[in-house]
Amino acid sequence: MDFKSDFAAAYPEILPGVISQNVGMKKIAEYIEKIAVSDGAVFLHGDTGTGKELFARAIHRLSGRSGQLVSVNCGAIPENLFESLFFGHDKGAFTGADKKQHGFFHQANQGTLFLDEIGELPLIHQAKLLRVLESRQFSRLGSSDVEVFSGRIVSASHVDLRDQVDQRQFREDLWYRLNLFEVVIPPLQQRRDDIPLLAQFFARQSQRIRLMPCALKLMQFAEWPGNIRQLKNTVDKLAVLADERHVTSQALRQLNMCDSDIDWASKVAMEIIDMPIHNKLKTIHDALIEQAVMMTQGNKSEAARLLGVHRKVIERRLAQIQNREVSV
Ligand SMILES: Nc1ncnc2c1ncn2[C@@H]1O[C@H](COP(=O)(O)OP(=O)(O)OP(=O)(O)O)[C@@H](O)[C@H]1O
Repeated sequence: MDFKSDFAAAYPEILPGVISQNVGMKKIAEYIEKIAVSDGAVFLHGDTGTGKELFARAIHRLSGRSGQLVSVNCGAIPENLFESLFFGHDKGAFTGADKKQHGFFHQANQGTLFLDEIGELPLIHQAKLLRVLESRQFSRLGSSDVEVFSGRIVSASHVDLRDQVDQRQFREDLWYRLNLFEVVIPPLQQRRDDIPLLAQFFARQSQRIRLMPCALKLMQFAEWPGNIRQLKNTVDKLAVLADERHVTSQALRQLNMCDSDIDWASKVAMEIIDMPIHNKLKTIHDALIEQAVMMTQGNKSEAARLLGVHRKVIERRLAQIQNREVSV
């Protein structure tokens, strides 16, 4: 096997540029592959740093559209510049318009217009956007020419737009236009199996450090409110600050790189002890085995490696679970 295929096997891309091994994420990727080729608007919902922009890029690449991807942060558009930025303007259209300028609709024609943080668009601009999406036509400021917009709209938000619609902060008619296809990208805490994979991927990119299994475990059970962006920043910082090439959990703690100052195993144990589960040890033992077997798609040796036990332990327990199910 050459380096390239080794790398691809170690860091599976479920969509162009999107690394994951999580079962739920793979389902989302399958859905995106189906909808990418359609013209329908896609709405991406996910917490900050979960990869919304990366998904938008992947959708554009898979769409096969000949035009470019134009990314717009709707929260950073000065109110008085909305029209000139989106529609463009002719020379002399307003004071300071010293030359003709095309706007986002023109630039994204034949391509994809990615509207990030769409929830931050004021109501007055939502109405203008809706008009273009309905008519598929617009004019530059100061011009009577009518241009056609045939681009694809992908929008994203970290807030739940349905709440904003209920509170009348977001137009319901625009919401229906934008979310023909809705994709919810889960936060890292709902796909903890991706944390070691992504951390190793970013470490590999840095070419300066290697994360030891104990460091990966600590990272896996830490909190990442900034999601993948925060995880990437942490690994990038480690690549600069770590004294040793091989980074251990101890080094991580010394550099205050993970939120927890208690051992990850104690943290998990504390959470479990608080739960109202009968026969906790056995329940968690079985759940760990079943989860590892599921994550490895039934590969018992790989599941055993993940759990750090002998393959026989897995086989024995699975047989007991099966017998129990048969006799019920
Ligand atoms: N699955 C992934 N594989 C590889 N890199 C990822 C993945 N998800 C996110 N990233 C990386 O994490 C960083 C944050 O991703 P991105 O900017 O797409 O998030 P976002 O949801 O758009 O964030 P925000 O809401 O703050 O704008 C980027 O550097 C991106 O390349």
